Amino acid sequence: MTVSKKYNNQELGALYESVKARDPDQKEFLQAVEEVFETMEPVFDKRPELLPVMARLCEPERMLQFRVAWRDQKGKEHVNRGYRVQFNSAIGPYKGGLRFHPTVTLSIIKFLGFEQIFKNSLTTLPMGGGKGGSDFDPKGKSLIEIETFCQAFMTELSKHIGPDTDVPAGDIGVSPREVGYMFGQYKRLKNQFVGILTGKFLQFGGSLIRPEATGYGLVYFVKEMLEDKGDSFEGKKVAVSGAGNVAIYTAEKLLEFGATVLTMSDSSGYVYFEKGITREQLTAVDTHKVANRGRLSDFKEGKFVEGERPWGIDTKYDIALPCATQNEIEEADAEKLVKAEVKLVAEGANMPSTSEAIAIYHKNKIEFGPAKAANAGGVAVSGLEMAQNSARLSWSKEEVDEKLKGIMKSIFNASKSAAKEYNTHLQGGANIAGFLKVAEAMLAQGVF
Ligand SMILES: NC(=O)C1=CN([C@@H]2O[C@H](COP(=O)(O)OP(=O)(O)OC[C@H]3O[C@@H](n4cnc5c(N)ncnc54)[C@H](O)[C@@H]3O)[C@@H](O)[C@H]2O)C=CC1
Ligand SMILES: O=C(O)CCC(=O)C(=O)O
Repeated sequence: MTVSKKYNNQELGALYESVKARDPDQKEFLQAVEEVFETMEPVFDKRPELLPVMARLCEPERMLQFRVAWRDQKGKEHVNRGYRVQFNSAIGPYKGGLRFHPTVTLSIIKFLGFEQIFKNSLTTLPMGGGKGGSDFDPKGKSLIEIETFCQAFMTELSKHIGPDTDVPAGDIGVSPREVGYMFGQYKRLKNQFVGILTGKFLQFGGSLIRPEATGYGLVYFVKEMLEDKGDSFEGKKVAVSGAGNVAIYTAEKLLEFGATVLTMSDSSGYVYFEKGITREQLTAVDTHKVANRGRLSDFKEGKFVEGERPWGIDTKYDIALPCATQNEIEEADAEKLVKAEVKLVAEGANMPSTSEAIAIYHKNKIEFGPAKAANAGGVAVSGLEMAQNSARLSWSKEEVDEKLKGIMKSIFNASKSAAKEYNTHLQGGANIAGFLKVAEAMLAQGVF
């Protein structure tokens, strides 16, 4: 038996080694598994019968990989790779977004799908875990090419999804526009108007507050973290990364709550707003990045710093909210957070902190809100969109926002109470609370 040195619990160490031996090259997936295992020793010490359940949970129920062939506007053929990993359906239909980005691999989709199992469980709603996407690069493509690609992608995906089977949504590179093209293609192929995707436009079954939900939910979660320590957002300086869906609505809610937002970023660098971004500037970033699909290097306001991440800004600040992509806070970045006297990190993006960075947060007593809990607001409102679609009605903005607030509060409370029971931090508590619900369901449903 090969046992990893990281674990005191020998069986858990052996399980990690066997997961690694199966897919030694899937480094992002292994990083996500390791992050969970490292926080869960107390659970398996107390309940060893759950170890075989974890072994099953690490292996997706089904993985689809398919060819997506399409023609550009000049008639040239292209071939991309499409994926859908249907990871776990113990507590509901597979649910999770689709990512269109050139860096997409099976390892990326598996890490995202694995995390989605725990996250969806925390939302309190009946959703299993899944994720999909393609290595298609939307950058520089015309609208017609994007529509053509989405139709080609859905032509295959439509054979494997359904409102009670698997309900995808957006992620990086997939906005309501792409969701709309895919929804139209599904309808054309199946002759059915059903809620097979969430994050739709309002006119055909989308939910109010879904576009805002991940960012708003993140800020509601941080509010819970602050209030738990008798603190608030008033006067807090916040560095935000990203300039897409999650980052924009995070910044919007932060301004509403009286915080100062110092930065926004993309892969070209970051913009530093020394006095804090104004509402007008935020609208301008949104138009420039989301509507016009521009780069921040061409943005006219604030101070642009090329090729850097925002964590090393030349000032002290209180909170860091990574909202762009995975592994955007590495060890050296985390050291910069310590130097800037940051007190709290909460993750809007999925797995934005490396394990070395997380170790630095814990060592320096930086409060840490992990992605599976902190960014669960998006998928939670997707769950509410599914409920509205099934009932064939739509709820008001206020109704959805109130439900979102309630869900983020309950995620915080569940994570905190598991952390207390197992004598660990909020990160561990979120993993444990998310896992236990799925594990009990898997036990009750028998081995398969
Ligand atoms: N949209 C949603 O509802 C949810 C998204 N997430 C996660 O949030 C993160 C952002 O997603 P969205 O805002 O939806 O995507 P998006 O496509 O709207 O925006 C992504 C942003 O990240 C930036 N970015 C991408 N790669 C980068 C890199 N290598 N370096 C620096 N910046 C980079 C892009 O320029 C863009 O500003 C992702 O990790 C995603 O998985 C998590 C939960 C739900
Ligand atoms: O709304 C959804 O189903 C997708 C959300 C998602 O992909 C995520 O939480 O990372």
